[in-house]
Order: sequence, then C-alpha cells, then structure tokens
Amino acid sequence: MNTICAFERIKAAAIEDWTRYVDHPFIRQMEAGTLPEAVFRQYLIQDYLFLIQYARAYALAITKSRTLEDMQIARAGLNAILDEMNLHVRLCERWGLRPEQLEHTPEHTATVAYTRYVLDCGHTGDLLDLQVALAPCMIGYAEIGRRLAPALLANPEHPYREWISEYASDGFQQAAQAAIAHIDRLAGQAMTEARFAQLVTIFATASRLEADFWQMGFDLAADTPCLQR
Ligand SMILES: Cc1ncc(CO)c(N)n1
Repeated sequence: MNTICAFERIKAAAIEDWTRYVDHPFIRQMEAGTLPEAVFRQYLIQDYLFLIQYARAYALAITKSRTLEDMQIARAGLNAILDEMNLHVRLCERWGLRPEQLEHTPEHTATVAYTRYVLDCGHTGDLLDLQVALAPCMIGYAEIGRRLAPALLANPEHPYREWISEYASDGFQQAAQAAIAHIDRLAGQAMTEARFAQLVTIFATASRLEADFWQMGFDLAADTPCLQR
C-alpha cells in the first residue's frame, strides 16, 4: 500500500464526514460575519473545556511515543494547544468571563463525547491511532483558517477577525503541516488494508464529532435565550 500520502488517503476515504465538518453552517455563517454572537460565545466556552481535555490527549501522545522524536512532536502539539487557549481567555475576558468561571462551566455532552473518544483511541490504540484521532482538530481548523482568511481582506471590521486570524496564522498552519507529515511517517511503518480501514473509522468519527461540536453552539444558544441579547 502507498503510505507516502497516508493522511490524504484517509481524508479522501472519509470525505463526506470531513466536508460536513469543514463546511458546517457555523463556518459559512462565520465567514459571512452573520453567525450570532450568542452561538459563538457558547461554542467558545465549550471549546475552552475541550482544549483542556485535548491537552491531556497530547500528553497521552507523549506517553504513547517510543522515540524521542515522536515525543518532541507531541510536545509541540501540546504547546500549540496551550497557546491557543490564550485566544479563548482574551475573547471571554471581553464578555466579563474569567478562566475560573470557564473551568466551572459544565461540559456539554458534545464536548464529553469528542474529547473522551479521542482519549479512548489513544488508550486502546497506538500512537498512530491517537494522532489520527487528533488530526481533524488541528488539520481541520487549519483548513478552515485558510479558507476564511480572504473574508478578512474583504471586511476589515469582520466580527470574527481574531478567531480566523488565529487559525490562518503561520504558526497554526505549520503545526497542521507537521501533524500531516507525522501521520504519513507513522503510517509508513506498518499499514495493511485492515489497519487503513480502522484509521478511516477513527478519522471519520472524529470529523463527525467536530460537526456535532459546531451544532452544539446553535443548540446551547437556542436553549439559553437570555444569552442571546
Ligand atoms: C473542537 C475543536 N476542534 C479543533 C480545534 C483546534 O485546535 C479546537 N480549538 N476545537
């Protein structure tokens, strides 16, 4: 099996779930600047909780590493996640929300489902399973950042400028490229057709959980109308 472009092959095999994730109405409305702030706010608070668990998943990737090189790559992922949370703290501060308040917000089931699924992939599988479960997160947001960046040129007052800039940034784009190269290298070591199918299942499931995560923002905003003002 050709493992040189393992990531691209996995993504191609899961393209429907991937497209529903990166083309979700949340993203289209964000691009157009019409996404209600209440929806974005609910999403961002849950995303803060998400990133706490995601940092644990990258820490697990260090535990699952057999080589120092794999550990260093996992550490870079962990650092990227911990840095990304500064965006959340900054934006939530403007709504009068402190990090302690964010941390005391109950996790939505979509947050629990996605993060614990990724952690479970890491616990039951090996480093490649875990990196493939982590992939939709970093690589998907990088794709979204690239896609939405032109909207900032068209509208200097774009309401989601900071969020889009974060994921379009060189630092985030490079982290995503490194994640792709890492998966391609790990897959090159052992890849049968059966293994490929398992990896596609993991990737497709994580992509569906990403789409559910966007949807959660709409659902929570609809359930808590007082926050819509
Ligand atoms: C749900 C989710 N997926 C991916 C990212 C990007 O790190 C994020 N912040 N949140």
